[in-house]
Amino acid sequence: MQLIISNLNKTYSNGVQALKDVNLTINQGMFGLLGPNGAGKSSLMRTIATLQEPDSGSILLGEINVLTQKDEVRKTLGYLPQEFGVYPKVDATTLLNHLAVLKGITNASERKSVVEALLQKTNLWDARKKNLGGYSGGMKQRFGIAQALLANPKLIIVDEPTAGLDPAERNRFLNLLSELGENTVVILSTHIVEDVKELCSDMAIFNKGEVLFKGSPDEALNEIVGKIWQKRINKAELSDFKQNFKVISEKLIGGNPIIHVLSDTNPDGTFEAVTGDLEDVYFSKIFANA
Ligand SMILES: Nc1ncnc2c1ncn2[C@@H]1O[C@H](COP(=O)(O)OP(=O)(O)OP(=O)(O)O)[C@@H](O)[C@H]1O
Repeated sequence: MQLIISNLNKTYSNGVQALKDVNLTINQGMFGLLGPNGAGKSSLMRTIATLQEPDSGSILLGEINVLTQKDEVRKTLGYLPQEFGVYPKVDATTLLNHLAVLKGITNASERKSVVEALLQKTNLWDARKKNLGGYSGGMKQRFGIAQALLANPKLIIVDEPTAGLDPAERNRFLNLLSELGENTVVILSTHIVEDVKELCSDMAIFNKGEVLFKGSPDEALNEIVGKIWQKRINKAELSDFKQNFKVISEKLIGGNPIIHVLSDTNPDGTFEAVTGDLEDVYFSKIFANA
């Protein structure tokens, strides 16, 4: 099953054009949608999840027309929204059981075994009787995945799931995502390049409502071979360098900036060639689209 998005457009009533002629074909497996805040990722995710309408365009999930067969999509969709609210005074088993009823798992013994299996899978078994209000950020996100997996979805959407998680919880969460079936379309929206690098076989870079790149992380890296140049400079020099060169990133190391410049040749002869990583691709694309 593939998800095919064609010529999708959306302008909000305040005039913000959040989606500009978006075309994407998303195969089974983990797909990373990478973009800065405000790029339009959530607008796209919510549209695919049947929660809002585009102005024009089409979305097909296999045979299903996502924009007109919303009930069909909802039956097969697992969605973890950016702001996942839980009822704080309810324990995990109770809420998951309740959500399972809403998902249409009406047989009580089947429901019990589905709920128990998901609590095990997401490593929440020991905390299953605890109220969700007492869960850490990572536990809440894992609960979010448990509810998204109810009823065996064929399409799973997770919108910026690792924001705010500490490194250990983030790893745990990413490991969980990586175990999701290969027979499922999983879309991971994030502004964290590492999330995509670690998990996704396919990706798109998104900015200002537009797709700037689509392909595999390796293809993305190929685009910048020989084009990333590094130099350690003084803070005072930064604005000059920014004026004269395409400074795509700056990192402070020991108080002084190390800059990366995008250029076909050594910018002023004093830079060092470096092997770019996915973050350089990301910043190059965003820089060119600024
Ligand atoms: N309901 C709305 N009404 C008006 N403008 C909106 C609405 N929702 C989003 N926008 C605007 O559309 C643009 C895209 O927002 P969106 O939330 O889709 O981006 P995003 O990539 O998910 O960013 P973030 O990571 O900040 O959520 C932004 O400029 C945002 O302010």
